[in-house]
Amino acid sequence: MLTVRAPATSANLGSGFDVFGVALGRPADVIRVERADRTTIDVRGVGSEYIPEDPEKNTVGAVAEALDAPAHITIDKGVRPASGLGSSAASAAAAAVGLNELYDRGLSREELVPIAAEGEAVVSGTAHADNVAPSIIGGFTIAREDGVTGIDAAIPLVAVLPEIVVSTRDARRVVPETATVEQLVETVANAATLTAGMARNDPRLVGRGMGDSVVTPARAKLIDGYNEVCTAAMAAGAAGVTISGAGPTVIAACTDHDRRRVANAMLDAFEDRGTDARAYQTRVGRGAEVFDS
Ligand SMILES: Nc1ncnc2c1ncn2[C@@H]1O[C@H](COP(=O)(O)OP(=O)(O)O)[C@@H](O)[C@H]1O
Ligand SMILES: N[C@@H](CCOP(=O)(O)O)C(=O)O
Repeated sequence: MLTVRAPATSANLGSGFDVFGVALGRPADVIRVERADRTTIDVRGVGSEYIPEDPEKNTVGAVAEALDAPAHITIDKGVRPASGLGSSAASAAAAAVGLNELYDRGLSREELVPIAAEGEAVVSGTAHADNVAPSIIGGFTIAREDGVTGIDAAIPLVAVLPEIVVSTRDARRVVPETATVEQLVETVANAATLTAGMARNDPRLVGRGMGDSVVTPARAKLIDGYNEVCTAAMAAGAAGVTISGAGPTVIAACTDHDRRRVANAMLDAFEDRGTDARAYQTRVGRGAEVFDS
């Protein structure tokens, strides 16, 4: 039997829709995998009542199928589902890493990314890899159809999860189908700035590169109080702020010095709208870790 911890992730980071992602220091899912003749799944922990145990509907079932690695899989959810923190991806990433080892499949972490992305297709309709890549590899990742590039970084972050549910599938339906050339130019400038910021471990550059005038404004309408929370975060010293994944989590990049103040300002802004929320004061962190059990 093996135990695997796979972290929550924040995808997109504004300018990198369906491409950029970061592993977060916390929260995380922990799964246990044990060889079996057929795959069975037990789910417990945060939001487990909303997560199917049917292998055809759970992301880990799709991963077990793709690796031809039937197992009894116990999922202890630390990442709330429909959070914008890569909840479904954390389980899929943990399963890919754990089952690869349990069955000695010998695949590299990079090779496991498209396999874990099959799990994402089960829940959101597309096999987007921007959450599973950082959850497996760690750090900041750039996920392309032809592979993943990773950069080690340790940027301080605040992720604030309000008591609102946004399903990734629904939030993908509001993504605009077209963009202007001006928006394209701005997106390239922001994405390049953010990537340089990750390479230099510079929160100010990362924050500047989080701007996005295409996907984020369309999705902001699904998060009551989004604009007020962003304004509060910036006033408290954040370098940049955007929607985490498909939402409703709002994520800010900042310095270590400003992190607590930014978190409190964002929580207060949600509270002013009558919305309970919790803040994770964290940073870009490690990928999935395996423990013998
Ligand atoms: N192992 C899993 N962990 C979390 N959610 C899962 C899992 N397997 C299937 N789901 C389903 O995926 C949906 C949540 O995924 P998604 O909307 O992408 O949220 P998130 O942004 O947190 O990843 C829920 O409908 C949930 O039932
Ligand atoms: N690129 C995807 C990321 C979804 O992330 P999640 O954490 O909300 O599952 C998208 O923006 O649709």
